[in-house]
Amino acid sequence: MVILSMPAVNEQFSSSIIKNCKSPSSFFPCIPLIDLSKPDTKNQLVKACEEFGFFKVVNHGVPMEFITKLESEAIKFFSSPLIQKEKAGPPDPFGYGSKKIGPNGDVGWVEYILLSTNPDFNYQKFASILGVNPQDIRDAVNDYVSEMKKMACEILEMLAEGLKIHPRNVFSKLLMDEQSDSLFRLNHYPPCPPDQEFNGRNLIGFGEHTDPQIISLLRSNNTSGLQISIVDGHWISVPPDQNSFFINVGDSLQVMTNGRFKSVKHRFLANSVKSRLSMIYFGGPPLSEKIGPLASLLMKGEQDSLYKEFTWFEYKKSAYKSRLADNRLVLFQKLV
Ligand SMILES: C=C1C[C@]23C[C@@]1(O)CC[C@H]2[C@@]12CC[C@H](O)[C@@](C)(C(=O)O1)[C@H]2[C@@H]3C(=O)O
Ligand SMILES: O=C(O)CCC(=O)C(=O)O
Ligand SMILES: [Fe+2]
Repeated sequence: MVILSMPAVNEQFSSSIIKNCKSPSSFFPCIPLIDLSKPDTKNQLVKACEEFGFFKVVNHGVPMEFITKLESEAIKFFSSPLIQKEKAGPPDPFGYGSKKIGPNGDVGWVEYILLSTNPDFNYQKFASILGVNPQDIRDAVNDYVSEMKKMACEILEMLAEGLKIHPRNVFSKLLMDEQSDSLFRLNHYPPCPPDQEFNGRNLIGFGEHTDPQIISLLRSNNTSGLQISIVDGHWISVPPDQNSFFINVGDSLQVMTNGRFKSVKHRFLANSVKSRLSMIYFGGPPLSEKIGPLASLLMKGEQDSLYKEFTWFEYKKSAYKSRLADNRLVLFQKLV
């Protein structure tokens, strides 16, 4: 296996956002926290998407039983023999993958299942390896994904209101569309060999990248290692919290808001002690959807637009030709 390592993260920040942050702990500076049970969080949400492109959500209302059911099905799956798991691979793009991420040579200390959330997506491929009753994991994924879609739409509608855009479903309708090209991913990071972690260097579980879609909703067990970068070269560790969700803005939402919201760079560093299981819903538009800055967010019309218009199909095609760490949006930026 190819082992990648990175210098230990030294959390020294130069950004004014981070310096001004009144965090009790300088090691975990100020990840914005949103309480979804509070009536009016739209302005906080907008601020979090502008400054970080990332926030933590509590009081989300997702039934714990859906989370634990899926978690236990996923653990069952990842605990099965490799030869059995490999029957569900390779991910082309859907299925089981191990160590290889995407089609262009990226690797990480991770195994995963990548699924489409499209209702007609064929789970047949996995059925043979999903144990005595493949229906169990399928049902668990479906229940969980419908909760994620609901939460993602709720957040996107509050964001539209916070931005004073009409109608309020301008973003959420893309996820609600029957043809929405949304994905679901289960990532399992086994503890890495201890000799790969020594000397203050960490093994890359999932290398730095931005998510191409509109919005991503992540839930993990209590294993640390997730980091975000809002200033190039500086990483903020995100303390894990199995009872909360971590939300990030994707490239498409950055474009639709003409750069007002930031598609946040993130990565996961593995450790030798504890395995991590993460579940991520990536809310994406239909393939034919035109993505471009919303007219109501442009001051002087077209000339303000930072991006060329593209369809989600075009963006995806280009993304799948890129390496994980590439800036996929530069190809779609207008020259100034
Ligand atoms: C290296 C790659 C993996 C990825 C497709 C890509 O060519 C570039 C984007 C990657 C990413 C990041 C977010 C999601 O995990 C993902 C499923 C996605 O939509 O874009 C992955 C892709 C993947 O693992 O196939
Ligand atoms: O597994 C994680 O914690 C992060 C993975 C991720 O960012 C992704 O799958 O896009
Ligand atoms: Fe990601």
